[in-house]
Amino acid sequence: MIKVEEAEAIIQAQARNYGVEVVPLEQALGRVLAIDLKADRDLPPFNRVAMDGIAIKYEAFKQGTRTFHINATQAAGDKPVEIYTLDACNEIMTGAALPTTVDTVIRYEDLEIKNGTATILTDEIKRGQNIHQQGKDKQAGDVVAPANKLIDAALIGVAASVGATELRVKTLPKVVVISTGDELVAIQDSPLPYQIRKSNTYTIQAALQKYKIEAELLHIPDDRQSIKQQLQKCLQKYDVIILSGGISMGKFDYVPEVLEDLEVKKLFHKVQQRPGKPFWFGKHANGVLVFALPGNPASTFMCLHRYFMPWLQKSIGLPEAKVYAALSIDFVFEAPLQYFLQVSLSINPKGQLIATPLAGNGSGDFANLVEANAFLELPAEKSNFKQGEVYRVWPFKPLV
Ligand SMILES: Nc1nc2c(c(=O)[nH]1)N[C@H]1C(S)=C(S)[C@@H](COP(=O)(O)OP(=O)(O)OC[C@H]3O[C@@H](n4cnc5c(N)ncnc54)[C@H](O)[C@@H]3O)O[C@H]1N2
Ligand code: MOO
Ligand SMILES: [Mg+2]
Repeated sequence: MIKVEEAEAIIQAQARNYGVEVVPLEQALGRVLAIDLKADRDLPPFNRVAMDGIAIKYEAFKQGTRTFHINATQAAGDKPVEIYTLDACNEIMTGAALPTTVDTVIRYEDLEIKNGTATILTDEIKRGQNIHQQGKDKQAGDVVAPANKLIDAALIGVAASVGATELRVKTLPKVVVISTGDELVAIQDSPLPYQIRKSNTYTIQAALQKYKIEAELLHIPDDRQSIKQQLQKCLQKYDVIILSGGISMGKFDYVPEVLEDLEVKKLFHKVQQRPGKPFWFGKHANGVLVFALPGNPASTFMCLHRYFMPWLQKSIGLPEAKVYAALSIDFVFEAPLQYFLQVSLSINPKGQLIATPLAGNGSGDFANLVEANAFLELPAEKSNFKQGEVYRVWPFKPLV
């Protein structure tokens, strides 16, 4: 049985670039930018007025002029109206392009406007004030968002401002999520007393939507022939197969042997961890990867977040994010397995990330995952974990 770190290294070594594709800007949220996005013009593209008021030449103020004749009123979006005398000003609005013949903006709060004139009521005026200088944020040609960034709302806005109607993004792998098990019924059905509803495939499908993967779902009964036929088809059609269930020691756990029959090379089976010990991972000669996750819902969930998600992040170019948290209380786990403790993360007033274990029913408590927001990874080498000790943590929900 291999260690968690070895399993992780084997999986991460299989990270693969699935290429690049173009999507409309409106569909790019959650995808990963594949190229450096550059400014098509300076940002801001002109000397942008930053306060509603008047624009003057500072020289006039310096020479003592306080009352200015209003030459024109310039709204945002108007072509700049030049001013050719020192005693004139333009009323000018936030967002307007500053005329080249003036250099200073005074806000309405510091003015009295009457009879076609504006009088400055303060002596606190600085040359160039209230102007957002052309190119101050970015120059034309500068990178406004680098490749390998997750596209969020802020990036969408920057892309729109540089005229990107489409974005080049990383192509996502084609994924199928398969449940196995004769005890499973469809969610709309009423299970018999000895049956349960399928849930793992829905969990996995939902988790993958974070990165916009639209996984297809499939169910296969615990029948060797059906498993073989269905998996054979999937090996031709998808880049990644995620299975749940059918991989442990049971008489009807056919998945590992069928995968090997189909020439999916086993890269490991069983990891020194709880939950999720029976995890199986392999690769077909055609490059298709198979993540066969243990069927217990909490194990499926943990393995998905601890192994599949980091593999996906690496494959689409996202940097690895390592997060650590301190245990809020002492905790004991005796078995020589890496323990993935369900915790609730919070930030204390000192700004430290604190992991509070959730009582629940241990690692297999699936319903508890609604309350938990992370797994704290407790090393297999230790049994007694003390309050304040810091361990790696795997958040699976936003903190706030
Ligand atoms: N003799 C041994 N038995 C078991 C061992 C072991 O080491 N020796 N390991 C246990 C561990 S740990 C786990 S985890 C499970 C893994 O079992 P499988 O991957 O073979 O999964 P199944 O047997 O098919 O199902 C296990 C459990 O999960 C439920 N399940 C499965 N699929 C779904 C689904 N899509 N939605 C909801 N629930 C699902 C299933 O009904 C079972 O209750 O093996 C232990 N046994
Ligand atoms: O993966 Mo298993 O029962 O440790 O849940
Ligand atoms: Mg089983």
